[in-house]
Amino acid sequence: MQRAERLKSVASSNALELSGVSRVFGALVAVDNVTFSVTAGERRAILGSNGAGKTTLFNTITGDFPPSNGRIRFFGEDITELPPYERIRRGLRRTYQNSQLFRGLPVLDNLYLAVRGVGRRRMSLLRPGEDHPARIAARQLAHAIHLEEVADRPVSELSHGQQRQLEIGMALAGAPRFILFDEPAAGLSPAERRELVDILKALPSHIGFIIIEHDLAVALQVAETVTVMHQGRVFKHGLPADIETDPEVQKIYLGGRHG
Ligand SMILES: Nc1ncnc2c1ncn2[C@@H]1O[C@H](COP(=O)(O)OP(=O)(O)OP(=O)(O)O)[C@@H](O)[C@H]1O
Repeated sequence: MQRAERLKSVASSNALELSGVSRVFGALVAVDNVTFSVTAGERRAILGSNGAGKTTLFNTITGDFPPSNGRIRFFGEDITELPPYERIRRGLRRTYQNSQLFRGLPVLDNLYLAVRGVGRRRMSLLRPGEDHPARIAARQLAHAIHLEEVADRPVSELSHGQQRQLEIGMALAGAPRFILFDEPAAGLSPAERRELVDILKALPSHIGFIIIEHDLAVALQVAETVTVMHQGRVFKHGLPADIETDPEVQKIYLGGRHG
């Protein structure tokens, strides 16, 4: 990073700035000229019916599918052209709608691999002792996501809700500054949803996030601000209380929601 760019990044209070971001797939404009910013530490919900472009927007931010147009800044630095791993190194994390876990391995080993994966040191083939810093970090993560008691069980034996909690733990590995959660409450029971809300609310305050969520109750409990997307565009932006009672939002959101 150039000095001027670095200074700009220190001075910026925005974690994320999207300027005119679009993503096309052939003739389909999945994300259409999206502009918004999220301040450091802010918790934002993105709502929208199926196909509104929410996950595609995440993919442009992480670099999985870079934007066709527009610019993305992360803590002031233009990351539009950076490969995904460089964005991860800068503290950007995400979870996916589909599980990305190692099902045959214990919870703790999954977390350990996540910690090592985002670290800069080379992975050793030797099994680390329990006092290895990455093993200690993995245990701390298991605690943060309420999975301490099942830390030694293979992922395949966990409930769906526990697996989703583990995905959050994987995203917390290293030193995340901002996390993109893609429908973390999908398929969860009411009790599991409450646990998820507790976990998200207890995240350290400097970690901002965007949560894509179809469950309005979950989204509005954990978010401070809400962006509603419709047909690839930003349709509305506001505070949870205003968005919840907005008739236009209810119409498009409830009109196209699933589940
Ligand atoms: N890799 C891809 N190739 C082609 N079209 C895609 C691709 N990814 C997404 N799309 C299309 O882009 C549009 C937006 O999809 P996206 O998954 O971003 O919506 P979404 O708001 O996340 O929906 P959901 O709530 O169902 O996850 C959809 O029409 C989808 O079919």
